[in-house]
Amino acid sequence: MKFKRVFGLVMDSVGAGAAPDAAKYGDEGSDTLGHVGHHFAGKLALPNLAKIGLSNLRDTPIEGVPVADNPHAYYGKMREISAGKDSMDGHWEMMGLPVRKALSTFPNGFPQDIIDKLEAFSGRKVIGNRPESGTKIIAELGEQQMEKGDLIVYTSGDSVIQIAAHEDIIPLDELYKICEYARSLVNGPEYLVGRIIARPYVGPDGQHFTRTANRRDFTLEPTAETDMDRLQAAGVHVVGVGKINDIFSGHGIDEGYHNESNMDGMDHVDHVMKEDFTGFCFINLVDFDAMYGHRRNPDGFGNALMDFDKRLGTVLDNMNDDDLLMITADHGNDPTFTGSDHTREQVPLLVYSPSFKQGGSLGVRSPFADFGATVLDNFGVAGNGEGHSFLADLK
Ligand SMILES: O=P(O)(O)O[C@H]1O[C@H](CO)[C@@H](O)[C@H]1O
Ligand SMILES: [Mn+2]
Ligand SMILES: [Mn+2]
Repeated sequence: MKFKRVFGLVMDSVGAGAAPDAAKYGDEGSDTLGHVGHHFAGKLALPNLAKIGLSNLRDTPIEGVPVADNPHAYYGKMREISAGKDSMDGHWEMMGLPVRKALSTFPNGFPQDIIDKLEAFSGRKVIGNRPESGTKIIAELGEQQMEKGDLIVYTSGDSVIQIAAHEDIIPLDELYKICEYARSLVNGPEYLVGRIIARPYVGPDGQHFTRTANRRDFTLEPTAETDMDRLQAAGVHVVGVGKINDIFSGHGIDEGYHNESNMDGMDHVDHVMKEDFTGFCFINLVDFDAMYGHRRNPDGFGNALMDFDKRLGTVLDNMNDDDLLMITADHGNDPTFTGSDHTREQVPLLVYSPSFKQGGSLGVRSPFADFGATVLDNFGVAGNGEGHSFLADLK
């Protein structure tokens, strides 16, 4: 074992520029970090991310983020091989389970048989039934939902069924039961859907509806063992912070924390860093994605990056010599791009330990499974052959 504790941190949706296969997804020219930097015109202050090579990993530096002269960190990019570009595909691939066959998506809405079953089970009428931004669809249909007690059912470019309802009209328990039922309809073979998402909201009317932290994701169970399971089975302590628990349906996780926000997530990281353990802590910070990427809000996105960077400074200061930190992302979500979906991008890879004597480029890694393979290698745990460890490159 080289490092006693490994912290893997996913900045959800912080892409590093269009992937070579971006055109297949209609995402040519997307570049989350580059375009946020451009939007801030030199004022995107990310000193800590810069120090560990955030601009070094790019062909063109991010505006306002200097290329570090001599970073005592390793930097590169990762390229996804999974068919989809959502969180589940990205995280599963990092943990040795690429999703090679595309899951079901519904660009024209859900088929009638699914809608009929949902209506029969719930005794409620389904409205919406199309791909749409979640905040837009509740602004449009929320009042009708409240009047009639309907279910707003919608999707996106991802493999998701999302069900929105006002918390005062459909109690959370009931909404979750309907989602569980929806989950049971799409576990294959006809439809295989990544996630069912309960989207409760509150507020008086369409101008003032807000979604609550009672969102719940009902994720497809991992279709095979992941590196999380392998680590746990080998007796390595595995901690999940944020969406990690949902994404792996709790598999391979010994200790889990739910995040209310990115800053709450960083509180959890600070807390876990104070614990004495030998193991892997896998963290997801979702605000970049849910609050700013899908909302196409580059101001909010950049501010969230700067807030994160400040907290990262504390983490870097608090790390022990035998700690390893690996920062990456699961996909892009360029807030200056058309639409409201994720963007097919390469993702940053930043690797730091206070014990490094040098630093340098890790190049372009593919698949994302190199990430998990490195964690397994560190703890001497055998993998499934997906991905190549870069542990030996870290000096
Ligand atoms: O527009 P909202 O409801 O935030 O939905 C977004 O969030 C979903 C899950 O992260 C994505 O599939 C995307 O559709
Ligand atoms: Mn994501
Ligand atoms: Mn998303």
